[in-house]
Amino acid sequence: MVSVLNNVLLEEILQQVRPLIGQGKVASYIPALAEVPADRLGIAVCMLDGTLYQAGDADERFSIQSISKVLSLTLALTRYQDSEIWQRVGKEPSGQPFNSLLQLELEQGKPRNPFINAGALVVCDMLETRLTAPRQRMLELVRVLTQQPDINYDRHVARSEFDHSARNAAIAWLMKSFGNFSNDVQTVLHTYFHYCAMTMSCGELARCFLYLANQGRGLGQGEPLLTPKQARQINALMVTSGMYDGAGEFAWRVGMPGKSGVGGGIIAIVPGEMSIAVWSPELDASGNSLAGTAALELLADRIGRSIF
Ligand SMILES: NC(=O)CC[C@H](N)C(=O)O
Repeated sequence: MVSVLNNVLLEEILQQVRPLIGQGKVASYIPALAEVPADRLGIAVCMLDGTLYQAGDADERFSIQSISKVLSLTLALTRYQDSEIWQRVGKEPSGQPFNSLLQLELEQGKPRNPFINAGALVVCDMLETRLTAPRQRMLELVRVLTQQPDINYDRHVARSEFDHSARNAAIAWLMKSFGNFSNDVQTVLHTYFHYCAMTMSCGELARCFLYLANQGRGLGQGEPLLTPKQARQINALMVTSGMYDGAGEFAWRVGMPGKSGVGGGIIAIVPGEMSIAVWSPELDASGNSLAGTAALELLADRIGRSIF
């Protein structure tokens, strides 16, 4: 039987998945992320009219990490012709870990999609070219979408990423060797790490990404951020590539466009209805939140929603 969506249902879902805490691993390759308590668990759902349901630690901010890759692509779509973007980055699932260099060498420095590190770095390179202040511009966008003027970067996390940036730097330099990277590598890494180090709560994330459920129109925005077609295309990319090499499993279990980050957050979209955010810092082998995925699976079952 299909349940009514409300705070009580979300609370029940969290209770059911809480025993999974302890079975995953908090990301430790970015030391600052390993400092986050592993028992945090939150969920928030934002309906098209802005109504917000939430439970658990849904008001606590955390590092959004790769969820920011959706926002950087969104910004790029507002500054570039679609064709300019897709000649530098592909639209295919990678089937590889998010920070892999393997395909990049085989495929002449063109990343498979904008949601793996290589693809997001190319997108950040493009933003560096056309925006005078890409870090400030991102904050402005997110503050408008969430209506929270104090959203910011966690400089401690950004610093920690910068201090352990060998792999991302290698990815950027490899792309430069193929002519697919225009700006100074350090400068672009700096922007990329700041984007990843943005902190938001589940409630803020659910509100922020409502534009993907609402044909490109953000909460309380007069002008749409994206066209309905662009919003649909981002959702498609999230289905095929939002969860890296776990995309197939996520489509199977949850059945919604989703995007994860190694901070333990996941956003998921039910087009035309709602945007969802979950947070639990422990990750599965693909780097996706373990209890977060389970919570989304339960929610999809309980409210009877899936895009398939
Ligand atoms: N999957 C992720 O969230 C990875 C983001 C992380 N900042 C990195 O570049 O490795």
